[in-house]
Parts: sequence; structure tokens; C-alpha cells
Amino acid sequence: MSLYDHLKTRCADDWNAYIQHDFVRHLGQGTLPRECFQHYLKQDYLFLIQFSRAWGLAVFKSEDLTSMRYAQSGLNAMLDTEIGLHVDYCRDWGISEAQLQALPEASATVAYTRYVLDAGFAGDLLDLHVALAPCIIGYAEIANWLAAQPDTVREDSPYAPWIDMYLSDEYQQAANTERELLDTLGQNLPPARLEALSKRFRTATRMEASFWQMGLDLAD
Ligand SMILES: Cc1ncc(CO)c(N)n1
Repeated sequence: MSLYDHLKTRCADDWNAYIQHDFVRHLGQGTLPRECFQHYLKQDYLFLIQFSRAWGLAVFKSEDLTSMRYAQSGLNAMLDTEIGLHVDYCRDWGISEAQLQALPEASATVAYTRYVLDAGFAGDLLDLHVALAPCIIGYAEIANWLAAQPDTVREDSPYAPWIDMYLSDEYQQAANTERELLDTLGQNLPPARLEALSKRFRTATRMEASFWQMGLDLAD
């Protein structure tokens, strides 16, 4: 079994709680309160900044040029494109850039992002990618899961563009590349290492579910 499938299978309950979280269900059905989504978008701006640091760390932790260039392209995509798109998208939702810059980080944002960074600081490139996988690959799965639900509103919903963004070929391809990288780095691991990585993956998955919950609860 590939490393990614192994990690997911080992924490199936937590994984499903993340992918099928009430925030995601309401988003799909178009019933998510606007202020929950706005709170999520604001914190996601702060998340994306820390996520960029994680790609920077992946450059540092790479031991060959291929991995280094892959991390560089992740960092470039964040700084040149993704964060700018997110700022534009927040503006459409009535959140200005000045507001974004003044935001305090919610506890769930600190917990998740610093957990990912610590996985990279304390571990190697594979530890870092295992901690990043629930973000990158998870959102691609969430979009596919939503698209497969009969009660997902794909047109007349304020959340339809969000779903379409993560369903896009570009995002799905980025998630596939990340999955392939994990599977390449994760060949022939000894059982103890596999066990440690499963623990990391599960914690990162739980942190992602808490991030959704933070949105639902409007938590600071
Ligand atoms: C919290 C979170 N996880 C994953 C993604 C997808 O990149 C995102 N934008 N935000």
C-alpha cells in the first residue's frame, strides 16, 4: 500500500471527521452562516502565511535539487499567486486587506500551523510533508467528496466558487503531485518510522478538523 493510503487508513475515523466535518457539509449545502465562512477566510489568510514558511522550510530540509525545486515552486505559488488570490477573494466577501493584516491569530490557527512547522524543524523532509499532506491533499478530497454529494449546491450558492477552486484541474494536480512525492519519499520504511509518521499524520488531521470547528464556533 502507498504511504499516503497507509496513513489515511490508520486514522480513518479522524480523517472522515475532517473531510465530512459539519463546516464542510453546511458549506456544500449552502447553509453555512456567512460569518462562519468569513471567520474561516480571515484565519485562512494567517494560515497561508505560515504555510508559506513551511514551504520555505521544505527548501531548507531538502537533500537534493529535485526536492528543493519542488519546495521552491510551492513557496513561489504561495507568495506570487495563492495569497494574492485569497486577498482578492476576501475582498469579495467584504474583508479588506487592512483588516486581514490587523488580525490576531486564533488558537486553532496557531496550534495547527506551528505543529506543521515543528514537524519540519524537529524531523526531516518526510515528517514535514506528512504534516502538510492533510492540508494539500485533504482539500482536494473535500472538494471531490462535496461534488459527489447529491445535496451539494453547485450553482446558486455563495460557496460554489470555493468548491470549484479546489475541484479545479490545477489544484487537483497539485494534490496528486504531493501524493506522489509522499509515496516516493515513503518507500520501504521500517515499522517504527511508519508508526511515528502515522501519529504525525493523525495529529495534523485532527488540527484540520479543529480549524473547521474554529470557523463554526467563531472561536478566537
Ligand atoms: C486550513 C487550510 N488547510 C488547507 C488549505 C488548502 O491549501 C487551506 N487553504 N487552509
